[in-house]
Amino acid sequence: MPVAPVHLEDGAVAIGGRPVLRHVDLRVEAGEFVALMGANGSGKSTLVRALVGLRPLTSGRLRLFDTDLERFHAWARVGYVPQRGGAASGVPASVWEVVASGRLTRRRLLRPLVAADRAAIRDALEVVGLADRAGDGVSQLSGGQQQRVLIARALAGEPELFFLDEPTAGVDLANQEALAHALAVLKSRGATIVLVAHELGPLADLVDRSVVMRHGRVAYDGAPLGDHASPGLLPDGGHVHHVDHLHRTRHDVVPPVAGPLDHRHQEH
Ligand SMILES: Nc1ncnc2c1ncn2[C@@H]1O[C@H](COP(=O)(O)OP(=O)(O)OP(=O)(O)O)[C@@H](O)[C@H]1O
Repeated sequence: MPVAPVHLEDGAVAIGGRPVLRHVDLRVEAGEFVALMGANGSGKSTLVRALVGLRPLTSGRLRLFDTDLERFHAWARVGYVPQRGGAASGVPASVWEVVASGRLTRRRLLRPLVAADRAAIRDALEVVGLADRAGDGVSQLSGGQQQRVLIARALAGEPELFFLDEPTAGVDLANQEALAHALAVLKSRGATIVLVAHELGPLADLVDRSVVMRHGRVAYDGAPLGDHASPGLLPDGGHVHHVDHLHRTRHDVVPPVAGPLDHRHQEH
């Protein structure tokens, strides 16, 4: 079987003694675009933090690129854009500087930028459509544009595996479309993408597979789910767990189409 960029088996996380994730199995294949969905507090961000090694597992086994987390050091292969918390605001850096900082994982300490670094930074800015804003201060940009800067920073490291936590939250449609374009470019380059989203909007077309979290467990793992499909439907071919627990709330989703997923996995 080809190497899976992400393979979590029976993962559990407890925070302050309270179980937040339980019995989570998630295998993401190379080149897949997975949408991680679910209501507020269902555990999406905690799962992503666990997958990038920022939140320790209380039990279970996590492998990245076939290497157990404790022995995994190839972090340059992994990009992570955390949930936006206004981190960019008030930072007196220029757009170019922020994006260049994302190149650090690829450079040896204190070595000057070489042409390849500069090309990667320029490329990342172009992919997110901000090449013309390189010299501007980050704080001069709108929230959605700042989000794109953070994505460009991760892109500059040329990650093979990319985690984005709610990049579309509170972002206007034009910025969502720019983001969809950036991720389409990344996907066409063969990257594996795990994206947390309440609503997919323009990103929906990119999604190969949806995983829905509920109360710290995987409630659904299968064919892509749309934002606005009618309730009560679930694809026949998806790997469905605890379907009867899927309550439809504002953030929950149902699929527009039914269809088996297995053929998709075999393509990889
Ligand atoms: N640092 C923390 N300290 C205490 N509890 C936490 C912490 N981080 C997460 N939790 C709890 O873990 C549960 C899952 O939170 P998490 O942020 O992973 O959910 P989420 O699905 O990403 O939600 P949201 O969509 O609101 O970001 C919640 O009950 C949350 O209160």
